[in-house]
Amino acid sequence: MSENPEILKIEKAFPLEMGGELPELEIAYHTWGQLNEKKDNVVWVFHALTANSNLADWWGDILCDESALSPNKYFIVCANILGSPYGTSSPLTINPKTGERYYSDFPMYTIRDMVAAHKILRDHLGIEKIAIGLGGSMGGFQAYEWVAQEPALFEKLILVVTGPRELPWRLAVHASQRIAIEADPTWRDRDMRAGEHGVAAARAIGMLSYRNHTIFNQTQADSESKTEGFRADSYMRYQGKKLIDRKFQGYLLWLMTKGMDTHDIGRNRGGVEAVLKTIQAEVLQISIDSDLLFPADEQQWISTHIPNVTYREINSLYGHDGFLTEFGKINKLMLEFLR
Ligand SMILES: CC(=O)SCCNC(=O)CCNC(=O)[C@H](O)C(C)(C)COP(=O)(O)OP(=O)(O)OC[C@H]1O[C@@H](n2cnc3c(N)ncnc32)[C@H](O)[C@@H]1OP(=O)(O)O
Ligand SMILES: N[C@@H](CCO)C(=O)O
Repeated sequence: MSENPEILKIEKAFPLEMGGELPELEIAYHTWGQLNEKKDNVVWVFHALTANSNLADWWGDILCDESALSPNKYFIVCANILGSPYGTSSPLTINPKTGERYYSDFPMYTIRDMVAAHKILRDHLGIEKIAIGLGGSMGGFQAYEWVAQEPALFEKLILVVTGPRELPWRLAVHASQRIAIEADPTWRDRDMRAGEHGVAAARAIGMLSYRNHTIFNQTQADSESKTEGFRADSYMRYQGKKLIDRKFQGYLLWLMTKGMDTHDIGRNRGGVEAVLKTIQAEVLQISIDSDLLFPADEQQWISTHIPNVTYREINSLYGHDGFLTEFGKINKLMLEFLR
């Protein structure tokens, strides 16, 4: 990370939806811009699976003057998610009860627990209303969950290739990733590199759902006929190495996929459709034509259940990862939406 996050430390027990508890909670976060007097210029950005609270690392253009959400105008908040290795409490955090890292003692958490942590940060920052919530992929899960709990909190929501609940295809991707991690006998070991072979395989499985045929033809084609040493092979292996180097330890990634599986804003609330209808925010919903993980037909179905929604589709060769690589196109839609 290029710039250290602020750390909010809550020295009391943080109860978790599935019955566990953390004796204390740390929340890593970044802010940009100034909260105005009326406190009506808050933008809350929710990051996805492997990003962090520093937008400059993964959506840097959002901080530019040309951005629809420039910090010249808005007070931007981004918090690292619970369970991630980038500063918020996770399996890599020191357990105050033992003086050692939690590792596989870290309890099961859900998207609802991530939102509970966001609410603590919201209160700490003195925020009452959020002008714009923005999230792609798992970032959008947090936005959907928060608006399900507080339908009037956001004035506007920008939801990019995401959804109100997990569906069988994504559950299958996560299950496959866990099968890969569990096949590494070290995955629950108490050290930083536990399960690294499993993590490498799990990242490769993930990449198959984040990208597609077209982008691999474009970026990973070999310039000559070969029998081994294919570019696509070394690319997939390198992606696994990168994730391991970013401290995505075996148990940590395994648990993160479990947390994502629980995402369902309709659970114990009368179902997804009923909850979507309660959203009071004006919503911009963006889909990507080549996304295999959150396909456009699912995105269209969701939009038919949100009362005040603008549905837009962008074109990208990148598939699901287009939400990270196509900021220019997303920014254009955001500018139109906010005009
Ligand atoms: C501190 C942080 O890292 S914060 C996290 C920031 N990232 C995120 O939030 C999301 C995770 N990142 C991603 O999903 C991707 O990086 C994206 C979508 C943002 C960008 O995708 P891409 O432009 O395809 O870049 P991607 O990282 O997948 O691959 C490029 C890397 O693969 C390498 N590479 C490309 N082809 C090959 C190949 N055939 N063999 C081996 N390596 C290859 C490149 O040299 C480059 O290496 P580098 O990252 O060390 O510079
Ligand atoms: N490339 C994304 C995929 C999940 O949205 C990530 O690594 O976070």
